[in-house]
Amino acid sequence: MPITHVSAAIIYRDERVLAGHRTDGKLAGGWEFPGGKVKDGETPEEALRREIAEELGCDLQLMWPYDTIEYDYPAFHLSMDCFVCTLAHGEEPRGIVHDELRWLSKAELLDVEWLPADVRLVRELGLFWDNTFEPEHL
Ligand SMILES: Nc1nc2c([nH]c(=O)n2[C@H]2C[C@H](O)[C@@H](COP(=O)(O)OP(=O)(O)OP(=O)(O)O)O2)c(=O)[nH]1
Repeated sequence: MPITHVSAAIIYRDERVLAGHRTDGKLAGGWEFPGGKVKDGETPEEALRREIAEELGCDLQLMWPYDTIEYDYPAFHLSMDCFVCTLAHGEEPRGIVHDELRWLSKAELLDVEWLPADVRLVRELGLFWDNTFEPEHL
């Protein structure tokens, strides 16, 4: 099975994380963390900064590794490096490839239909929310 390497950003601001409604491909209609495929020669971090500029029109400020998701879709294996990120000062995300963006609080995390690979990650994020987003880190 082919492996797809993806980097994704869990962007945190004001006690919320950003989710995008996907319009592309077979997985259209699901909600995801902004990001995309890592190209040859790129580190996951470089790929993510590029993708966030392309998809949201924004620069990231902080980013640190959170988890790597391994998930088997019917046609490919997804290996997705997820980073907790903050936006650079004054940046405001725009929906360039997503038809809707939502800032979700901890209580709203499961209000949207996440892509299958994301469901476990999002549940864990809810459980470990306070430790993950400790104010002294952000
Ligand atoms: N960005 C992102 N992709 C995810 C998540 N969960 C998940 O299963 N995926 C899958 C969907 C896609 O199959 C793949 C991401 O590929 P993509 O098509 O968005 O990548 P890309 O922006 O580089 O697109 P392209 O140039 O190939 O069109 O990862 C997630 O939370 N964020």
